[in-house]
Amino acid sequence: MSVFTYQQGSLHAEQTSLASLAAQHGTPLYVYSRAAFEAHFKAYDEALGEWPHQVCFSVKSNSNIAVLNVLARLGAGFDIVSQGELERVLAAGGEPSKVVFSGVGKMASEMVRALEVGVGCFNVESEAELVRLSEVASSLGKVANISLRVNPDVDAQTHPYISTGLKDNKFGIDIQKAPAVYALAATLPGVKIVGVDCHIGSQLTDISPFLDALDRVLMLVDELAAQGIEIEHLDLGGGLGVTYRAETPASPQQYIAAIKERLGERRFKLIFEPGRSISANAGVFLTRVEYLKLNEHKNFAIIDGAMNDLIRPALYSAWQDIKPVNEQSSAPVRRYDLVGPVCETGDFLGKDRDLAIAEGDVLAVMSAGAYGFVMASNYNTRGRAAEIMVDGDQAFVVRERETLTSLFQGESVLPG
Ligand SMILES: Cc1ncc(COP(=O)(O)O)c(C=O)c1O
Ligand SMILES: N[C@@H](CCCC[NH3+])C(=O)O
Repeated sequence: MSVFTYQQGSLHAEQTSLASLAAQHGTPLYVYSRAAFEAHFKAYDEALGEWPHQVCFSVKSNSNIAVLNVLARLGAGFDIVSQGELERVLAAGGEPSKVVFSGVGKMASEMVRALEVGVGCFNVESEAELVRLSEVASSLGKVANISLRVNPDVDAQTHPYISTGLKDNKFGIDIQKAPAVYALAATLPGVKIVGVDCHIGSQLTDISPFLDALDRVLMLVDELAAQGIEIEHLDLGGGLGVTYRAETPASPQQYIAAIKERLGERRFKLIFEPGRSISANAGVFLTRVEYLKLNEHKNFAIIDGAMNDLIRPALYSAWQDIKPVNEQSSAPVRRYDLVGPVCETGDFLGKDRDLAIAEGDVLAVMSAGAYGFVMASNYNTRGRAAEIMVDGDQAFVVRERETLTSLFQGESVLPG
């Protein structure tokens, strides 16, 4: 059930009116719900129940430290892909031993920091990275826990830009080659094999690709056992989809039940790295209508939010629902393209939407808690939006709006 509901015609996040947040903090504005983050995390954690597990929230989907802190308080682990994300997790009070470090291009300096703070596991994505990690760990007198991220070559049936488990994708180690790379790992002094990892893509609405990937991973685990290599955990990545429009993805409960069933008697510790399924429907993006530009063939609502704030529609032609925060309007219903002020034809947040809107109205772009603010840029020298976390009838600024002068801080002109 969504925490973003109309109450007396006014859209709320929990018990807080979005119109009042827009009035107080200005637009564009990201608004998150603590209750939604907690409920979505618990859906995984509770479905796993007594099964040994760790749910590692994928920090890339929403890295605000207030979000990470809310989840850390529930015992969440974190999936990170950079030192920057690691520092955020630490700043938010996350437990380093519950961190898995993913990513195809980890730098030696990032490995050093991760080893110093004691991250739980490195998900190694190539043989070259494995060798480097062993060297870095040995030079520090440490041993890094590792799993190899294998690429099982299954079609995740999602947008090609967010599919990662095909052998043409840059991610992971070809599952056919994995036994040899594990054999190499077993000889290296700076690493300890603890798991197998796989992540096949994002916004999966069907669970069969996950199960296909699991079958292939289990075949690998058997092969490794025959080689004398025992695995403690399986990391099945993230990727479970959400409803943006009419998609009907499996719930975390259904997904986990299917995985448990497929595992049968094999009681490996399970790690999951969900991002979108925890964060997407825990946030909205508020934007105000600046101008209406009416034409015979097409109407534009020019809004103050743009592709620099929320790039998913421009990048993937993604569809996100757009609702007026005040349901009642005397304006006529017209069909609009909702476009931002950025000088790009691709700068739109929605197309062909039937809305009763007037200048000054505030709109909520729904499902904006994942891959929203984190992908924002300063293109066209636009400051990034503020972020608010709602908790019941209270609202907290968890990131201030960027000031214009901060946008060219650190730049300088040539002398003379
Ligand atoms: C390695 C890894 N883990 C987890 C995630 C999180 O994926 P999602 O947000 O689809 O759950 C991603 C992003 O696709 C990823 O690349
Ligand atoms: N940024 C993408 C998802 C990328 C997943 C990262 N591995 C999106 O908005 O859908």
